[in-house]
Amino acid sequence: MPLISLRDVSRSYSSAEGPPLHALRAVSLDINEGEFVAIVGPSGGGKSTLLNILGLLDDATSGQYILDGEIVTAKLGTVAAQIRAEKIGFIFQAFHLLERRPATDSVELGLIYQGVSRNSRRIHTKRALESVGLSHKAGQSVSTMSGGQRQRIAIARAVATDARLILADEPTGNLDSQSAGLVLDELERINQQGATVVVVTHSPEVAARAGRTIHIVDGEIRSDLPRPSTVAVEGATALPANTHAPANTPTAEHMGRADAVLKLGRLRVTDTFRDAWASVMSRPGQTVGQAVAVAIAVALMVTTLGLSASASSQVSATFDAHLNREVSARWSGDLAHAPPLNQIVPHASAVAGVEAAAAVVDFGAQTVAYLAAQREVQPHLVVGDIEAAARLTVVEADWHDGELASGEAFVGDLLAEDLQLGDTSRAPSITVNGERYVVAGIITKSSRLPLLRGELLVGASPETDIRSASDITALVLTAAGAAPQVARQLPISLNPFLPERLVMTAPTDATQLRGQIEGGVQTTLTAFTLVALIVAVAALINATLLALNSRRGEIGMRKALGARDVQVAYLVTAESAYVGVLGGVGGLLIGMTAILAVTISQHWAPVFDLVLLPAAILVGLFVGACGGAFASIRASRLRPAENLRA
Ligand SMILES: Nc1ncnc2c1ncn2[C@@H]1O[C@H](COP(=O)(O)OP(=O)(O)OP(=O)(O)O)[C@@H](O)[C@H]1O
Repeated sequence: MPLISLRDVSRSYSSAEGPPLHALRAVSLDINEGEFVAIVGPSGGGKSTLLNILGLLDDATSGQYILDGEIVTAKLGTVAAQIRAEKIGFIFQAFHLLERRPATDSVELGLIYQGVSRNSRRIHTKRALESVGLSHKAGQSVSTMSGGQRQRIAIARAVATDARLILADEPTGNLDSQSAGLVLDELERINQQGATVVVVTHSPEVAARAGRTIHIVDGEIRSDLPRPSTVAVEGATALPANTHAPANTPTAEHMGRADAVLKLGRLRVTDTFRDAWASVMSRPGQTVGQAVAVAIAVALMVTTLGLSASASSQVSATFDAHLNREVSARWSGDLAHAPPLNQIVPHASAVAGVEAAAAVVDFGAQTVAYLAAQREVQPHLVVGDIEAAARLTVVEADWHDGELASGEAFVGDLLAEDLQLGDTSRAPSITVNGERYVVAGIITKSSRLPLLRGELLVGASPETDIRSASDITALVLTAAGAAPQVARQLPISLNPFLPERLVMTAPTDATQLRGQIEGGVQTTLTAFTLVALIVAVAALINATLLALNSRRGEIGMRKALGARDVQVAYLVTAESAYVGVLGGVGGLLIGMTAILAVTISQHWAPVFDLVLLPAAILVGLFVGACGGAFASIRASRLRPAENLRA
């Protein structure tokens, strides 16, 4: 039974412009185990097409291919991959080695796809490298080897798996004559050890070494001849096709090793990850470029999430410090059961959470005079700690300290200028509706009662009758976070009988507001993060697809060596995942640095959430896997025949 039988095999390619192109036309052919066959012919004759069909890299349009007694076809997918892994070795003009990786990585690739254990792989790889005389180059990067050495590494890869059928497409096409001679010696040796060798070649030297030469023109076999010397010795003319005896019988050694093969298809996860890591590291430029895309996204994520925590706490702190602490109650002097002036501050201070309290009483605009100057302004009668309660900045006269006493006044700086008060250390006296007050300080800042800078505060005697006042206000500064509770208690404390008649000003919705602001900050930044992640995934998809383009030959070779579609997809996904994790770690560092820089420059307390550490790595992994998904699908679908062409 021949090892290979083709029956009326045709292969045509459809073309958009014209009629289909018939690369092979009804080719019938038998090749026996152990033969050394050269396929020759003019360019475009169909030699590579034939070789691709023999190697299950491409499928015939019609006809039948019987390999080792079984009808086979490239369309069998996983089964074809398994047959390739088990029975076929490939050698190409373009070598298709794993660039920038040690020779052993390329040689053991086929064994990996056969599912051979690591120890066993080491033994087979060593033996294969010895057989091509390159065991001393095992650890050297294939990219630093000569063309002849590279092709011998490719031969070592083809023989390492004990392939019974070696298919070589122009194996000496890129080599000088000396290297070509060495490669031919190797092919001959493999053949003598029992492997069937089929070589596509333009070289007469190569054809001369083969035991049989098939001449293909325009997709048809024009002649099928044994080696001329053989013909001469045997006195025969051209033998009809398909009648050749094996040039060599398989040796016991070859058969023994072939039998040792191997539980196919159980590619170990660890092998995929080791291979992916080596692959990623062999392309540092691309890897860094892709990792930077992920790093930018993760950095944005870490920065925005980190800063949102810092910013939110900053907003909350600001709220607590300024707005949430201010409560006031206002009523008019004629309100029944309202407290007298001397009771307002004690009643307000009695409420839990009140830190400072003052009462401000207004009687309407009055005439304020200093020397010759007169102004109609609103004086506010005050008892209690008005500086603290109203958050005033007062430049006090050097002789004055503490609360405003009866007969003293704090004058707003704008009014003071207007009245040309001059230096307060001289204790200037002003009159308010004819009553005399000593100026004890100038109000320079008043954020709670901004109009005060054009008005004045006068110290009231606690006995002052305030029942005719237009407005009485209890101003209170609370402890942080106590404002809502103080706002509930203060009117009851001030006027237990009619608390509802007091007009309260308090940040009653402060908690809600704080939540809203925090939520707003988070939502905005989260949206920003999501957009950044989408951009990163898109960038990575683009980068991995571009990178894949430059690796088509390598992927084709992996498939030729028996890698299944899904295994190729896993490899590319694992590579992208590595890139993603690298990017995640890089992004984490960049993001942390950015948070530190912003918080230091803004005098914020940085908030580092420890969750960001695993989150950054996981997000990197996720971005990497998503970014690599397209490329892995594309890679798994690459057709080896088209991508192995040099
Ligand atoms: N994927 C394809 N799509 C369309 N046409 C193709 C494809 N592959 C090969 N062909 C065509 O099929 C014909 C045979 O190609 P093939 O590569 O088998 O020739 P060859 O004898 O190996 O040529 P060479 O010696 O130059 O490598 C050519 O005309 C080629 O253009």
